[in-house]
Amino acid sequence: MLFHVRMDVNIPDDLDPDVRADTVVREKAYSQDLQRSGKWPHIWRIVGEYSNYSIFDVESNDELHMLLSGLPLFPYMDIKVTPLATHPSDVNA
Ligand SMILES: O=C(O)CC1=CCC(=O)O1
Repeated sequence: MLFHVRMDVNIPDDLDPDVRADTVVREKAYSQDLQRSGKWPHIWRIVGEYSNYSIFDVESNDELHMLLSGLPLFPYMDIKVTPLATHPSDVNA
């Protein structure tokens, strides 16, 4: 199942700088592990924003929820999920 996910990151200004840096490092490692596994095949920076557009390829809504809620930055994110279906005009489908 494919999902389009928008993540907007809003880290509080008063978060301890060491906690912030550690969380961002852990976020990168967590994300890259999922990218290498094939569960997170695309991630794009949204120009001019601390946000990304991502594609997830997972087995279920529950799996996606588990992966997203495990993001180290999850407490500081607004996340919008859009389920994707095959377009009838897609020449690659
Ligand atoms: O910087 C972001 O967009 C948040 C994020 C998600 C995965 C990652 O490595 O950073």
